[in-house]
This record gives sequence, C-alpha cells and structure tokens, in this order.
Amino acid sequence: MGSVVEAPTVVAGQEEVTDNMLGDKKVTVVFVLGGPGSGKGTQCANIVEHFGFTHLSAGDLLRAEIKSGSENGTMIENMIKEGKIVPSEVTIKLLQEAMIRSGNDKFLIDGFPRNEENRAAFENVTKISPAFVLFFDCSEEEMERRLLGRNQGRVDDNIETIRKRFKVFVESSLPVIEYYNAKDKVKKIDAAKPISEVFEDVKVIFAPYAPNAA
Ligand SMILES: Nc1ncnc2c1ncn2[C@@H]1O[C@H](COP(=O)(O)OP(=O)(O)O)[C@@H](O)[C@H]1O
Ligand SMILES: Nc1ccn([C@@H]2O[C@H](COP(=O)(O)OP(=O)(O)O)[C@@H](O)[C@H]2O)c(=O)n1
Ligand SMILES: [Mg+2]
Repeated sequence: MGSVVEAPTVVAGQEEVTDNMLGDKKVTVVFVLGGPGSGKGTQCANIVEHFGFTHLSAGDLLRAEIKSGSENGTMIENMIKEGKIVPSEVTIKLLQEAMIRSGNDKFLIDGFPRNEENRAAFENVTKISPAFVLFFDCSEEEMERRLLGRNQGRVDDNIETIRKRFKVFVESSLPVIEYYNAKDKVKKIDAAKPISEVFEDVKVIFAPYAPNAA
C-alpha cells in the first residue's frame, strides 16, 4: 500500500548507496575533469608529488590496453581516433584494477567520468563517490594551442579529432560537471594561467590532504 507515494523515497535512498570501500579499505577519490588540453595530466603529476595521491588517467589506461594487445584494443583505438567515449565497462574495469594494484587509498581519477553513462556506472559498480571534482576551466582556443603542441605522438592530437573531442566535451562531459556542481562538489580552477600559477590554486584545495595536515 502507498507504493506510489513511497517510490521517490526509495529512489533517493539508492542515490546514496556509496560506501567508498575498495576491498576492506576506505578510499578517497577525486575526479579531475576539464576539456582536452586543459592541463589535467600536468597538474595530477604535481598533486602526486606533494599530496601522496595515485594518479589514474583513464586515457592512459585505455592507451596501455591498446598496446597490451587486448581483444578490445582495436575497438578502443578506433574510438580514441574519433574522439568518442569508450563503453564504461571497459574503462571502469581498468580503473578498478589499477586502484587495487596501487595499494594506495587516495586516487586522482583523471578524464573520468566523461559522460553520464561513465558517472552512473562507476557509482553503481564501485559504490564509490568522489570527495570532490577538480575542474580545470580553459578556453578552447588555449586548449587547441596546447594540444597541437603536446608532441606525445597521440593519434587524437590532430585538428580534426580535436574538434570532435571539444564537441564531445561540451555535449557529454560538461553535463557531468553540472551534475556534481548541483551537489556542491565542484572546485573550479582557472586553468588558462601558467602551470605554476595553476598549481598554486590547486595546492590550496589539497591542503587538507597534505601529509602533515591535522
Ligand atoms: N597551464 C598551462 N599552460 C601552458 N601549457 C600547459 C599548461 N598545462 C599544461 N600545459 C601543456 O599543455 C599540454 C596538455 O596538457 P595535459 O596536462 O596533457 O592536459 P590534459 O591531460 O588535460 O589533456 C601539454 O603539452 C602540457 O605541457
Ligand atoms: N573516460 C574516458 C577517458 C578517455 N577516453 C578516450 O580517450 C581519449 C583521450 O582521453 P585523455 O583523457 O587521455 O585525453 P586528454 O583530455 O588528456 O587530452 C578520449 O578522447 C576518449 O576517446 C574514454 O573513452 N573514456
Ligand atoms: Mg590527459
């Protein structure tokens, strides 16, 4: 009885089914988001050095999976060349394995979740929700300049794929940032500044995680 009235309560309850456990360990996860070329990888390297987090780049894990000759390799490579988002089950499995392998309890998950499917599947599968979302805000003009100068031999750092990635970012990834913003979980950084200045702002946010912080 009263099931129609009770239904929303059940749905609201399901939203909070996160315990942030990885095996028997309580973990802290920070999602690091921002457009392609906004400086996510660069700043994550700095955060690792100062705050003892493990950096997991979804893109790096997918590229390693291609190199390993996995059966999904060709599919992943084709999607990256087109700037498309790989199905969540593939990326989440790689992230989970890397988290366990690291032995750490503090993670920067860089470039994930990139769409609503990524976001919902990660929470459902892992029961982990982020402590906060670090969002690197940068203009497309500046990001394009950086990507064209990145020189890492990436198949997707060409102007044609870059345009596609910008479109996917606006259409699929920004809504994820909006989702967390509505929950007051987004810490936005002006990522258009020089690397060292961006890190000054990042440091303020991570101060509570400093090795000697109370
Ligand atoms: N604040 C910055 N100013 C200028 N160049 C930057 C800045 N941050 C990163 N870069 C450079 O821009 C390129 C993209 O940075 P990267 O960290 O790989 O971004 P993302 O992981 O968000 O795609 C790299 O060549 C990097 O050295
Ligand atoms: N969650 C993710 C992250 C990356 N990717 C794929 O990997 C590509 C490169 O991601 P990346 O995070 O290394 O790219 P950058 O933002 O660092 O430039 C994306 O354009 C997608 O094709 C994905 O499918 N799903
Ligand atoms: Mg990157």
